[in-house]
Amino acid sequence: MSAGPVTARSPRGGAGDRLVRAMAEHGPLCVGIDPHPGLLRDWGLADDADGARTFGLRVVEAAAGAAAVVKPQVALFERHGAAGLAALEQVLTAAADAGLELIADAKRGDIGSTMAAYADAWLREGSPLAADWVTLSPYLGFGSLDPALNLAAETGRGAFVLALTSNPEGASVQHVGGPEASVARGIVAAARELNERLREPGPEGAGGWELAGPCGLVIGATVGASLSRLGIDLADFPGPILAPGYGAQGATEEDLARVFAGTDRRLVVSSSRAILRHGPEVAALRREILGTNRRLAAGLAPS
Ligand SMILES: O=c1ccn([C@@H]2O[C@H](COP(=O)(O)O)[C@@H](O)[C@H]2O)c(=O)[nH]1
Repeated sequence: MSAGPVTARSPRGGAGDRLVRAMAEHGPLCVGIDPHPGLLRDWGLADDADGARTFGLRVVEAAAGAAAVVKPQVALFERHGAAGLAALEQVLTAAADAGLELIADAKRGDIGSTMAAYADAWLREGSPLAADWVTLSPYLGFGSLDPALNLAAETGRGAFVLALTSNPEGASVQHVGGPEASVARGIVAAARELNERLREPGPEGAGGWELAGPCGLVIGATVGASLSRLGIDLADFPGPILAPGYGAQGATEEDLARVFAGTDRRLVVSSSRAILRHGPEVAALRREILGTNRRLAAGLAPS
């Protein structure tokens, strides 16, 4: 397991570059795989691990070739215990086989030694739960994430670090410090510094990136004017930005265009329930995914 400051390099190339290229081909939508109890019921599925597996596999089938990215919400598989995690493994494998970029929304964060074990689970080559990206919580200190960020860089994977989340309660922690020195601003600065450090290939020519670094940010599409109030400029952030909050949480294409102006091809727009309520038919889900990608492309096009 990797430890210490992030220096590792992967011969596999950069996760950020792969993600940006996949979105250039298919659009910015990241389809959430959130098997909520109510959705399972609406889809005629049991609220158990089998139901979550069938649900996840249908979303993968609908997204294959229609979207660049899927994001399984780990908690909604975890709630079914060991069988739920086995279901998640099958969904992850199916998504990888379908050529989809995969973000495991696990929001892990702990002291460094435990963080190394989380990294091993979500980012190690050959791990049953390995994804292309994992979401991480930096609220034990950005440096506590080093084992995961190191393993990501070593294996050509990436991490999205929570900076300004889409829920209203997030501000009570993330805005602390005010316009000059907010917690969120510190996280954005640390992620920026890491991506800059990893920009050039290592001494043996491995690693490096061109379009986006491997350390992304989670910034809610619902944050309104918070970015400018906190002096955070994402236009030149050198990594991908995962934006939840579009759709079911109320953010619109206009909000996305306003909040994320200048982020261009690095913006990953996450939507779960607003897409998933169109199930259970794969064809209907696919139509909604394609339609959402079209609306996003039109709404985010530079004017
Ligand atoms: O700040 C955050 C971080 C993560 N999420 C997750 O994204 C989806 C959103 O689901 P919707 O149905 O599109 O609202 C969900 O898995 C959250 O856990 C977030 O919403 N906000």
